[in-house]
Amino acid sequence: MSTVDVATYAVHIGRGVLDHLPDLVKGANQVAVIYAAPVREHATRAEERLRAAGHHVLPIEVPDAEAGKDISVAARCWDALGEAAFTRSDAVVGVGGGAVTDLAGFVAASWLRGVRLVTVPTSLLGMVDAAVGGKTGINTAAGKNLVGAFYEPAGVLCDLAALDTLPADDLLAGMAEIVKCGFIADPEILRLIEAGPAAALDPAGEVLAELVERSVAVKARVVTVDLREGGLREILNYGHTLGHAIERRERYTWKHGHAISVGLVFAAELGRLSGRLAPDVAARHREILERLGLPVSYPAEAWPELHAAMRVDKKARGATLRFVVLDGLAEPGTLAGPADELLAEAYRAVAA
Ligand SMILES: NC(=O)c1ccc[n+]([C@@H]2O[C@H](COP(=O)([O-])OP(=O)(O)OC[C@H]3O[C@@H](n4cnc5c(N)ncnc54)[C@H](O)[C@@H]3O)[C@@H](O)[C@H]2O)c1
Ligand SMILES: O=C(O)C(=O)C[C@@H](O)[C@H](O)[C@H](O)COP(=O)(O)O
Ligand SMILES: [Zn+2]
Repeated sequence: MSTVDVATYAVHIGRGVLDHLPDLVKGANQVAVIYAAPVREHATRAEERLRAAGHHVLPIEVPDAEAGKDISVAARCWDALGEAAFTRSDAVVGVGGGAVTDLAGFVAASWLRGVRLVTVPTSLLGMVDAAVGGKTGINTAAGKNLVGAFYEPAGVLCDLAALDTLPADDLLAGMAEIVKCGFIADPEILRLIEAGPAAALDPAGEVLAELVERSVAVKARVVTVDLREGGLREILNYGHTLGHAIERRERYTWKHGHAISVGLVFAAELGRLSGRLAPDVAARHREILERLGLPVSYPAEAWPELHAAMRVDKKARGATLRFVVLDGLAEPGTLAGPADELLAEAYRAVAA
């Protein structure tokens, strides 16, 4: 087991870390456990621990994946908390993938203007990214994560045993954010994956445990300095400007990590074409993602729609699109207002 400290809380990583849950909600009378059906067994395990510690548990099952990141679902959660007379001394626990912890975080941030939140990520992506760092939110018709709040959890419990039941494709999705961390901050991550992609994808293996720890450490370092994304935090959005546009175009039927994988190849090309990133580092993006089995291309004809969708990216300022690019390995920077021709040329590198 290991612990990574983020600004005001700890991320516990390892098999059996769920034991910390009662401590994290100490003092709460009621604890709402928000989860989706595929992780019911993990939610039940959390509920059992909470009941054993004397808490009154309010289980709230929500639609799975992106269907849960919707205002109607948040409203149903608020109704459930209202009916239970949930007060400021109570606590919300989000158990599930990134979609559930984003939703649960938003519910906790908004109910009574903020009640205690604990995240229990059960997907790889949730452990290395979504459940850590305080970004919470839901989608709207215009795009991904457009409504939300920065709201820090009281603690994060990454029980690696949960990965045993995670579908292989979702494990792969999490690997895209891990690769992102490798390129923006910790190249040892890339070396570990390149040394053996299959070992890296073994949920019971030591390599994956190290990759989780290293990725959480990258995120912790960044959000501890810049919780509200005033500057540095934007580097965690590497690959996301195009990735989010793909998710929206696919009506959220693509996994987030898969869309980010294509977005990473695009961002690497932007860096290369703008003369900032060496060709071999740009090529390494495609190579490592392909070796893992992640997608690296998207239909050519989608470009006009994707270009338009990128306008709602949170890094945009007015009509100026801004991208995270690399000046080298682990040297992220910003590219503001690239010419449309440059964007189109970078897209040709991923166009199928
Ligand atoms: N807040 C942030 O900083 C942040 C960071 C990255 C991603 N995100 C968001 O996270 C979401 C993606 O997260 P995700 O990849 O976990 O997808 P997801 O939440 O949709 O989960 C993927 C699928 O795996 C299932 N699942 C999760 N854990 C399981 C387990 N242990 N066993 C069996 N099934 C399990 C889920 O129920 C779902 O069906 C996106 O909405 C993305 O925008 C947020
Ligand atoms: O934590 C961050 O900051 C990130 O950008 C991490 C991303 O992996 C994550 O997908 C995040 O939800 C994207 O945020 P958004 O602000 O672009 O909606
Ligand atoms: Zn992401």
